[in-house]
Amino acid sequence: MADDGMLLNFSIPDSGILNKPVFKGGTWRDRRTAKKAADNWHNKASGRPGGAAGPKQPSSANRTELGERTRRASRSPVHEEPAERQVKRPRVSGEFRPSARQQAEEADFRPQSEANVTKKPGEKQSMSKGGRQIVSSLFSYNPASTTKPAANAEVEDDAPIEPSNAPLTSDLDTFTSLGLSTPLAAHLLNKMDLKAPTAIQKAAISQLIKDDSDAFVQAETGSGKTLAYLLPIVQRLMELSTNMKKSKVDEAVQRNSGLFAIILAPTRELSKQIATVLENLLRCAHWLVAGTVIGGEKKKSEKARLRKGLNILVATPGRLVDHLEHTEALDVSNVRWLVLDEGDRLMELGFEQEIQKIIGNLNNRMKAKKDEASQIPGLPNRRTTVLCSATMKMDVERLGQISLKDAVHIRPDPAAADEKPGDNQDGRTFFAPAQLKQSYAVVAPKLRLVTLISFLKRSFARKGSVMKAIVFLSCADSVDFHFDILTSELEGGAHRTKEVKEVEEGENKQPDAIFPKSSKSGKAQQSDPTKLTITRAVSSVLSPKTHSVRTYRLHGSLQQSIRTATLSQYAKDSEPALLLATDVASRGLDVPNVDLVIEFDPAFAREDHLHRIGRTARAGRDGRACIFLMPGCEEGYVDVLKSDRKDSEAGVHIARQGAEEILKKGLITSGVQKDKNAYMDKATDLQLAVERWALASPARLESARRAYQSHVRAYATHVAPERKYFDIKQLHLGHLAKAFALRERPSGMKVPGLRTGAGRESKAPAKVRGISGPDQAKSRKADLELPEDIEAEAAKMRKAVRAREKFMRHSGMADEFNLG
Ligand SMILES: Nc1ncnc2c1ncn2[C@@H]1O[C@H](COP(=O)(O)OP(=O)(O)OP(=O)(O)O)[C@@H](O)[C@H]1O
Repeated sequence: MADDGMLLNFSIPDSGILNKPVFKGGTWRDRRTAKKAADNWHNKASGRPGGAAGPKQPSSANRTELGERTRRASRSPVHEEPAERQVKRPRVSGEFRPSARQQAEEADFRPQSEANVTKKPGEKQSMSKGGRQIVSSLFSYNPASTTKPAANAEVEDDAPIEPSNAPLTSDLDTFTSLGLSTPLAAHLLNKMDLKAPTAIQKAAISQLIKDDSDAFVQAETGSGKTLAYLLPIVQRLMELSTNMKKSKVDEAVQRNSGLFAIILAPTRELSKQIATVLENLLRCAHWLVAGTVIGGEKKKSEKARLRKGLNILVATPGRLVDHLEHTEALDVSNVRWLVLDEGDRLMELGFEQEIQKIIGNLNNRMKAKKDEASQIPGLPNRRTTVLCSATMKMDVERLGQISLKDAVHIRPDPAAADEKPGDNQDGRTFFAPAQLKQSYAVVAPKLRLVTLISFLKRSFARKGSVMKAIVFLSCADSVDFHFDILTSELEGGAHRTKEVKEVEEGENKQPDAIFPKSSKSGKAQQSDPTKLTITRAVSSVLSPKTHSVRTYRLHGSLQQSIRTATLSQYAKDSEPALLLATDVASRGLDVPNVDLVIEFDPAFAREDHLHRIGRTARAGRDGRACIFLMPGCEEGYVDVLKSDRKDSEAGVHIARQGAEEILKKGLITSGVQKDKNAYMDKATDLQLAVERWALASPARLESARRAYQSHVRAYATHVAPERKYFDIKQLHLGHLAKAFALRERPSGMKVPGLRTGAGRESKAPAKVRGISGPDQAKSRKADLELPEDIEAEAAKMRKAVRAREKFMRHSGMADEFNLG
């Protein structure tokens, strides 16, 4: 993306040389309003009497807003276009080419000295001294898109697609036909509403029930992998119990009969989710007892639980190692099933060492007890290890080497089962569910925020069309910033003052907070994200008149208890609900009825993207996913989206949406509009409201800046093969700032907690200083205070992120990129 056309808010010189604009067209009332406003502004800028601020300059915020307001006030159905207003606009392209009328309007209300500047494409922006652009309009200077919608998009969109992760429909495919006992199958049907197995369940259950071989289970998101390994274990333990009864060793298996199975998961959330499914399952075998050791509670309570006895244990690797080393009561000599769930994530988070320790410990204890006569008839002689992963990358192969011996590869499609971990290094064995409808929205950086809001407004407009949606963002700061915007009253006027007051007093304004009380003040919350206590609030911006939409936030910097409660409330919410989240919510989480996933910030790697969109379209249900891409190199990512689907070679259709279309649908709600550009006014109003909101308090402004900087730094950490699509050097930093409600240029930002980098010598952006070529890129980095060698810095950051993730995971905290 080029840098020219970056219109930002520069300070007006003390000399106040601006000429007054001439107002023509419109009704006399329009002209009077516009003239009055411009006079006021002119007086303020030049320090003349009559300007309330005297010699003080108006803030850039007020100037910009005034310019916008004045411009809109001058609009009229019959608008004359005087000759002197025919200013040629450079680099206006794509869907937002302003009409001649809009160009004239913009020219009208720019200072005269600038309005007379004619700029041709490719030409440097020449500006007369003192005459400077003051308004960054949403709809001009946006980069051109390189993609086009497919010709028969709508027809293809409605074509029914056979779900790829649904329960099987043949009468022959029942749980009993796979070897599960009648009571267990009846429990699945009557209590858990599960009528038939999915393809991966069919393959895994029939294998694991009859055989003690190790297994590598691989299937797409939402295909029921959890039950695929839990059901055979429960079935085998029920059989053990029957054996014991028959041989009159004991009544049946009881909690103190021994620990037979351990399930390891990478995060506490996932462990809890697995434990909940297991609990439901064990309601038909109440003598079997399951429990968790996942941290987040006192070790003493976990020890007490282990002492009382458990038959199945769900654990995180770090905590289990701790108990293996320090809890005598934990006897693992009878463990005959070990499951490593989300294997790729376990490796990514650096749990290799812990897993090695666990396996070594299990082997030693089993060996030590081998010679003793088993008290449990039917207990297998060897331990079965099951590794579950959606992907088959190198690190999964490594985990396989550590944990598996002569493993059987179990896949839903028996033809693909011959592939071995590592056979396909580019991860192309991992696909999105076939029924998931995917689209991409091409949105210029300046329009990102208003387009996101419009998209969500439209999605939640009719109650029931979307019940649950998830928006993925790149970092925790950005989640907090967007949460605050969506849960605030945006319009100016009466409540604006109230809002400011509340924030300044440290009160949090959300009307419907679920975790409202903490001794910490709102100010403390603002500066320390781990102190945040409010994670749910009604979104006044998104709620239509008929119903309310609740917004939730989730990221790794929140306290564990708050994360758990937030997730559980979101999952249970029976009203329309939106979750703003980082990648902490991307893996394995199973929230019912998620209809829509929006990747507002694209994932850092294709696998993460597939896990994110896999939160919808689960177990055969419908789902939609949309990714926001910026015009230019990001649009190349569409090829990656196409490869998400198994049938991609058949030319699968991925729908394209333009920002214009989204804005129209989301912002123009009442019937036919005479003015086809009415959506532009609405979008501008919305943008101004957001900017006003941010300017109303220093805390908000700081949060916007922090979000902006964290976002840009996160952008630098896309994986190497995908950096051609997400190239930080192509990022238009000035335009992007607008999507964070910032009116000021990025340079000189001081954000507490963030390192400052090189070059702060010049205050004017590169283009204005007449710098181009490599120097321009250099200068742009300096504008943002980014380091000179962004590539090296990005590599360093990626390494640090991994180390940080590992550290955070071990201490039970964040597990995603949380900058700042
Ligand atoms: N046989 C079945 N019939 C209907 N629904 C099922 C069946 N098995 C599992 N489900 C449901 O499918 C959903 C997804 O299951 P699960 O979380 O185990 O998927 P997964 O393959 O582990 O997904 P991910 O890779 O995203 O973790 C759950 O809500 C579960 O209740």
